[in-house]
Amino acid sequence: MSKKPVRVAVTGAAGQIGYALLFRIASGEMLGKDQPVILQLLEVPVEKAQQALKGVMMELEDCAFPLLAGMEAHSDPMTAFKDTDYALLVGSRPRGPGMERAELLAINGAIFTAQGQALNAVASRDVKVLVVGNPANTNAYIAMKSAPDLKPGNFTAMLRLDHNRAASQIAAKTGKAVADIEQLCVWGNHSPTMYADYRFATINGESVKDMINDQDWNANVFLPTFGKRGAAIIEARGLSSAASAANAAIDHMRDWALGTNGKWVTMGIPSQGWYGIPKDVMFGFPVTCENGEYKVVEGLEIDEFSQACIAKTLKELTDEQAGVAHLV
Ligand SMILES: NC(=O)c1ccc[n+]([C@@H]2O[C@H](COP(=O)([O-])OP(=O)(O)OC[C@H]3O[C@@H](n4cnc5c(N)ncnc54)[C@H](O)[C@@H]3O)[C@@H](O)[C@H]2O)c1
Ligand SMILES: O=C(O)C[C@H](O)C(=O)O
Repeated sequence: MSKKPVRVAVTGAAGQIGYALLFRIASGEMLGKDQPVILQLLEVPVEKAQQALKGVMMELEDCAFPLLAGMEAHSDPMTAFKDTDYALLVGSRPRGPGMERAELLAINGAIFTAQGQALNAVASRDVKVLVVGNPANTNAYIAMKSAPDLKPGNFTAMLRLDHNRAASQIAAKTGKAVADIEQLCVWGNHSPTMYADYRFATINGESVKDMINDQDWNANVFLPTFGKRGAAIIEARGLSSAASAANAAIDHMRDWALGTNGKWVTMGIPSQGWYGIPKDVMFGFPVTCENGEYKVVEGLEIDEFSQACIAKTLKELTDEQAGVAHLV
């Protein structure tokens, strides 16, 4: 018997990430090749954006995806999020060359108050929310705080692009296959302060740290290059990453919904005090997923270098959080 369709809301649906995301959701890459979906698409109530959204929907129609059980265009989050099971909050301004993501807070922060409130009012009580719009961690924090009737743990921020970027760099450095890397994680904020930690990582059972054995490369080449990858893409493309961001959003939601089979992935989630991170700070942690739930990998040893990196990214997040106190 075929499965009942689930409702997937996507904001910023006519934007560049939206264009790289929707076709993959509709083809079953996010929730499985046996899971029909109804897309509930939100764009700003502006003629040009709504027209563009209409065009994207025409293209979705032209794909004749067997799993696409329905599709709706919205200009109000109160209708877009009605009964939604999954919400991918992408819609917001991207940064341009020379900007830091935190600078977007003043422009984008308020979007997430309204959308958190709308999710609180009309979404499924089990809705799984992924915030992609930058600065993603603090926007997710705002949305979570604006939705007191929903489970805080169901609000997450995207660090998966960073996780994937770190994996690719390590694969290049070691000359091994990216698919063979296990137990990698990224701590903290989706910003240049985040800390990609390969101390526990293995490739075919061998320690990545031992394979690389070069703390100077870690501190002075790997981490800075990794931290500034988003800016490097903006510099090269003139636009912020889109296909790789959409790919990471698919990875994040797929793993959360369908499980990771014991593999570690990174998710930005509200802390429950793990590793000394204060409650509710939306922080990148290593997790595994099973039965639609994520579980933090606990008990990892945090050495002095890692502690300093984690403290730095935490400080940035708590500062951002303090800066949006008026929005939550
Ligand atoms: N977390 C990450 O790893 C990551 C990676 C890449 C991009 N991003 C962020 O994702 C966001 C979107 O990027 P993009 O390249 O798709 O931008 P874009 O400008 O191409 O598209 C954004 C779309 O959002 C719409 N929008 C704006 N406000 C909205 C609202 N309140 N409700 C609904 N829709 C709204 C706009 O009309 C536009 O169509 C940016 O903030 C960008 O910085 C995050
Ligand atoms: O860097 C940006 O502004 C876009 C995105 O967050 C990225 O990391 O590519």
